[in-house]
Amino acid sequence: MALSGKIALVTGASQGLGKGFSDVLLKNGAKVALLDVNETAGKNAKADFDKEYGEDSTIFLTCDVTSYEHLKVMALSGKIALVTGAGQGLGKGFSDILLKNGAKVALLDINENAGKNAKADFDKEYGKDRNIFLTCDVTSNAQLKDAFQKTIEKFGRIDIVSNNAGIVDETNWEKTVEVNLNGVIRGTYLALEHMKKGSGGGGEGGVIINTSSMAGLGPLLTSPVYTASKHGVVGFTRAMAEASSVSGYGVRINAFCPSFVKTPILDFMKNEKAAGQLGHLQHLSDKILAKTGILEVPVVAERFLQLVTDEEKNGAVMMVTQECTAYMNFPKDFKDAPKTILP
Ligand SMILES: NC(=O)C1=CN([C@@H]2O[C@H](COP(=O)(O)OP(=O)(O)OC[C@H]3O[C@@H](n4cnc5c(N)ncnc54)[C@H](O)[C@@H]3O)[C@@H](O)[C@H]2O)C=CC1
Ligand SMILES: CCCCCC(=O)/C=C/C=C\C=C\C=C\[C@@H](O)[C@@H](O)CCCC(=O)O
Repeated sequence: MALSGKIALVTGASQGLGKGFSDVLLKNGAKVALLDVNETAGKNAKADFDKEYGEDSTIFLTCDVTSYEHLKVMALSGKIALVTGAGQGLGKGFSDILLKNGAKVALLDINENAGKNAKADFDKEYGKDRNIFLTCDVTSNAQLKDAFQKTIEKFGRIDIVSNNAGIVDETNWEKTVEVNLNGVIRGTYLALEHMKKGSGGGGEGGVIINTSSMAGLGPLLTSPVYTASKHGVVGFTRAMAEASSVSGYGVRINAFCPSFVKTPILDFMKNEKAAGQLGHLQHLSDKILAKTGILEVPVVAERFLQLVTDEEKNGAVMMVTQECTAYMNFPKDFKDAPKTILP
């Protein structure tokens, strides 16, 4: 088996010569990523090879070779991702687009029901061996540590981490800080333990994307503690990105700042009880939403993927709104920062 342990990628692999090349590579011990623009033919070819060589010998990826972006992103095949808050909303959308582009994903969520439903959906779409669900509360160091460990045991490595789990609760505001900020800090430090190069821990580098929010760039007056937690994510991420670069970890760390997206978290804006002392301002939420509009998860997930795959981006803060997607430019030196000079 001259090719055992080797990984091959074949375009046009669903029929004809491409299927023949894939077959002889598999026969000689290689694992093969089957790429084809024809999804039906590709899934049929995978089914044939699953029978002959086993389910984990191939993956099928829908791919149009005329699209450079699409081909480049196929570079996720063989990559291992870990996503927190993956049971629904943006975390489920991020996991879906990572799976669609060839990665395997560890789905972490405190909500076991949502997590198991997400896994069932992904098993159907991408096959059972491409994801695992782990019940995990990001406010617990023990649970998060265990989830990282189980991911390594299952898939052997971690290349991509999305610290995404988040809540809005201005009444129990300590919990909001614990989940949104401390959970991201905990997830970043644990990710680095497994990913950083030269640590003796076998890390090979990678990328960490911390979900902040537009409320991490500007005040959301109805949710000041949520705003503070998201501003904290931006500041922590930018500092950690510099620390990672100077330390030679080989791990890129970026912040992701979407505006309002159609997910269950928006129910907060109708929940006066969760608004704490500022319940009287909840009526402003409709005005804010009317002004900003509401994005759809798949649109935001495409932007997330851009931030994952752009090897040039470290310490980047990507803003995603209805009007535009942009990288925030922060002054390199305080003297350059826009300010109002006092008399
Ligand atoms: N939907 C929106 O308008 C925007 C959301 N965001 C942020 O995006 C991230 C995802 O939020 P959405 O998907 O919108 O909300 P969502 O409420 O639909 O999903 C959040 C997920 O995180 C999980 N989660 C909550 N606490 C957890 C904990 N302690 N440990 C593990 N998992 C936990 C929930 O079970 C849920 O599955 C959050 O950080 C949120 O702040 C940022 C900007 C806009
Ligand atoms: C409170 C529930 C929100 C949970 C989801 C979330 O994070 C949504 C954030 C969306 C937008 C936040 C925007 C903040 C804007 C402020 O900085 C505002 O003051 C900026 C006004 C800009 C303008 O006038 O165009």
